Amino acid sequence: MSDTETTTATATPGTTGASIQLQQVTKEYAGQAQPAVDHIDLDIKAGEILMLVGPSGCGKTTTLKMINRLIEPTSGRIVLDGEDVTNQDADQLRRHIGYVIQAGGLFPHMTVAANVGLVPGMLKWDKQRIAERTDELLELVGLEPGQYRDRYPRELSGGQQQRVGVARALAADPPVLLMDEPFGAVDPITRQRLQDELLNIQEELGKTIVMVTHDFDEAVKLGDRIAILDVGARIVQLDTPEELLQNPADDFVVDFIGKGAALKTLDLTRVSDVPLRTGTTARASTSTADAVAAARAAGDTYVVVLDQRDRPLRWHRIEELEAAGETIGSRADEDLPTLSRRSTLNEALDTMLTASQNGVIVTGRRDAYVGFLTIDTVMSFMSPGDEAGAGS
Ligand SMILES: Nc1ncnc2c1ncn2[C@@H]1O[C@H](COP(=O)(O)OP(=O)(O)OP(=O)(O)O)[C@@H](O)[C@H]1O
Repeated sequence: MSDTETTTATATPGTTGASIQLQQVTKEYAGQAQPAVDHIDLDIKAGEILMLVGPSGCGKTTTLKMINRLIEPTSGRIVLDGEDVTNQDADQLRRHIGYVIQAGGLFPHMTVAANVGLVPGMLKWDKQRIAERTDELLELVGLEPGQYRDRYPRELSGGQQQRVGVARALAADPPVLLMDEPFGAVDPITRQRLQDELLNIQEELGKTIVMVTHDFDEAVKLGDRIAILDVGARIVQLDTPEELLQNPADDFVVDFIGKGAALKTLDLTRVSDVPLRTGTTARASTSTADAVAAARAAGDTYVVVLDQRDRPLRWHRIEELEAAGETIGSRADEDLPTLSRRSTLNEALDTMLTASQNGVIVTGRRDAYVGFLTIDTVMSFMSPGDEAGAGS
């Protein structure tokens, strides 16, 4: 009986990120009167998602790219997990830091698998290990490996390309992920899904993520903390989303947050933070009578029909189900209002209003059914009975 460690060879789950410190880091571009980044001090905690926001040209991208030295700092120190990497070989450093840009930044002449396997290849992993890792990552980002691994980037949608970009950045299991407006080029619905997936992945992997975004709502949704920068990457406020919204440091922050800060607090509550109802579920191809009896016994008026992998297909009133035949069909309702448990209450409300339904189905990992959320629950969070926190 060998008493080996419990972690397996693929030791990915539970990996934690590295801390990052920028100490008095400055970047002066030739021919520019002012430094693009002027003596920034930034302490990023291991395992957190830190969002960099601020007006155009304030130095967000320059700050980000100095962390993996795609841009060389003019002066200052960069410390990764306690180690000064300011003078470390930049190529070496970049293999330990995943980097994701808009539209994935994929190589167009390489297949999805070749793109994802790029860094492991450079690290001289053997072919079998690279292939296994590639499939594992495609699964993680929600792309069926058999269907997607041999495609070329042009054969993918924008959202799928972005997913491959995330998979590629994670390939060698780096402790740090830098993301520069990763979801800037996709439509709002796809963006919401990609954000939700990133949060799911982060829950599993615990990386340190630094992300640049133009979208303050995105910063509120994804960030453990948000740094609001002004010209020269001067940090105006660095705080949790809650603190920023409730106690903005000055007028610059107030202007930046914009109107509707009160409504944005609905962005702070996730579907997973509120009570969901499980309701009665039944699998397709099982007995209608059993499902109806179970719903009646539980006092439910609806039954949610699931496929073999627990993904929701549609929902039915009991009476509709009874009228539909002896066994439950496997048809999927394409208009079924569905959300991830990572979504915000704002998004939940939007989905219900768009679908003209007073409830929405909630899914978790790999799109499996978790429960449903009703509009009453959302409303109760919009006007809580107690006034706790209202006077701050
Ligand atoms: N290669 C370069 N040479 C000279 N100046 C540069 C260079 N790259 C960026 N700058 C300048 O440095 C400043 C910061 O640029 P940076 O791209 O970091 O800003 P940003 O906040 O990411 O902007 P945006 O939100 O518009 O992407 C800007 O004034 C920009 O014009």
